Amino acid sequence: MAPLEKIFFALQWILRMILTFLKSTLGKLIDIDRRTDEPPSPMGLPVVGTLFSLIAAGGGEYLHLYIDKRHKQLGKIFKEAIGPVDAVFVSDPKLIKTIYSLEGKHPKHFLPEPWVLYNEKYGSKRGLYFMDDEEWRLHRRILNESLLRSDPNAGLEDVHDHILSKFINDWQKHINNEFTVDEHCFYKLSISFFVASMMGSTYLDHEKLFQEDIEELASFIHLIFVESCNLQLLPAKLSAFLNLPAWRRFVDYVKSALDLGKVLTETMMEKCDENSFLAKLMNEDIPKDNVVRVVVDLILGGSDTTSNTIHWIAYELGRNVEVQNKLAENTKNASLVRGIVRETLRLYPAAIFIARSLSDDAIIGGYRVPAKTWLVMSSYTSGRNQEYFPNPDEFWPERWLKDETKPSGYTGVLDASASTPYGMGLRSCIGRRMSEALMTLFVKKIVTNFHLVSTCETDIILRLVPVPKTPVRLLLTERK
Ligand code: HEM
Repeated sequence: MAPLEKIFFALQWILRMILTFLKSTLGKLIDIDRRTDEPPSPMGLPVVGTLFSLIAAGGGEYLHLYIDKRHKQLGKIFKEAIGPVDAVFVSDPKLIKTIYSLEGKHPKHFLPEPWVLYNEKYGSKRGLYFMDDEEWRLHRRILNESLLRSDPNAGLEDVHDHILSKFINDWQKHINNEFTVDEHCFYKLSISFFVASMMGSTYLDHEKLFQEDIEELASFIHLIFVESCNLQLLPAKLSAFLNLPAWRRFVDYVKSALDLGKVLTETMMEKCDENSFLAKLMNEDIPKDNVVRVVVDLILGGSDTTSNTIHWIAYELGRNVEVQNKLAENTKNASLVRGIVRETLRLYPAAIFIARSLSDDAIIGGYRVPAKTWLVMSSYTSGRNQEYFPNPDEFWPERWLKDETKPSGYTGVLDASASTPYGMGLRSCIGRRMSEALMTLFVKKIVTNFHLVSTCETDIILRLVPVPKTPVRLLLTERK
């Protein structure tokens, strides 16, 4: 053996001895020597887990990138304790389906901590998203019937067209100017659209009556959203205990939004069309208070998700002028419109993480997952994986055009189930048809009226939902 080889061999041997020593002594503390039947996990410290790694990676605003990187390091399923909570992250569509198949009759999902604390402290009873067990099942069954099995938008084409035309009129003032998009306008649009969808065509007769409340509610919902993000930095209980300004503002805005939402809903109930969703809901065998709770939370829950997705649609259309032009040639091209919406939701899923806690122990991907562990489905990672979507970071709406010769059924998609922005299973999004109707109409109207150019590039930061890191700026010109 040459001297150099001898040294190399000796070094290898010493290194192996050190590793064996570390495994046997530190392993228990920092999880190097993990159990083979548990998902792989990164090294972490007791109590705080890998919290410092997340902070070093930029904090909660970059959680999607942090988890994406972990998936690349450790695979499509891994376990990580960020802070005191152990969670198993999953980005494989087959494993995601397994999780949904095990969710049981009363699926349990993750609720934002500040909201849960607010509800507890102030005895606030909330809508579907916050319900559990039999109460949830009863209300979900009723809402499934009128919001998913039948079309809540049917017969409301004129009302919806009117609301979108008003939005377009507002944007006319920006023609030939470069401007910063203010997300407030999308909140106002979404709330008006959902209020009209729920109360029916009589909305038009009473529009003026609602306008002020909608305007104010849009501001409160937006402010709640901003404060919820501020509260992400500390445990909500600590913020409440210290009575921090962010917690006080959050409480004020939530109270104001719930009070105003209640007033608005009661007026909607009085003035609604007899064939509307709301009239049907009032005829169900549930107390009036529950109707109010459910409707207020539909308005609150639907606004952040839909407004922010519309924001991304405007941004991506502005970056993809050829897509706009193609659609402008034929705005009846329904598959292209659908493709634009689906592609936006693939790249910017409003629910970047969807979580379930199972009531029994389970085997997921060959690994043992104890009951009550948070199973977190990483929509951002699965939606941007090139195994499922060729050129995954490209905005390519035509990839969603149907092609029966392809195994996935789509032109540029290898596995469509890797992007399920509305979730799956019994607790999937109840507002899907309403939000799709709005986003579809938004795409058509905006392209019919304007030629948009995004003048700045931006990226995602996570503030409960993905939002632009820097303001979206658009240059609008009139489309001839
Ligand atoms: C772009 C728009 C939207 C997206 C991407 C979206 C996404 C989702 C997802 C992924 C879930 C499932 C959460 C889970 O499984 O834990 C969900 C649930 C829910 N969504 Fe949406 N949503 C959108 C719009 C809306 C709208 C417009 C409304 C109301 C009008 C709404 C109301 C709800 C409610 C109440 C739930 C809870 C359902 C339950 O617990 O049974 N969403 N949404």
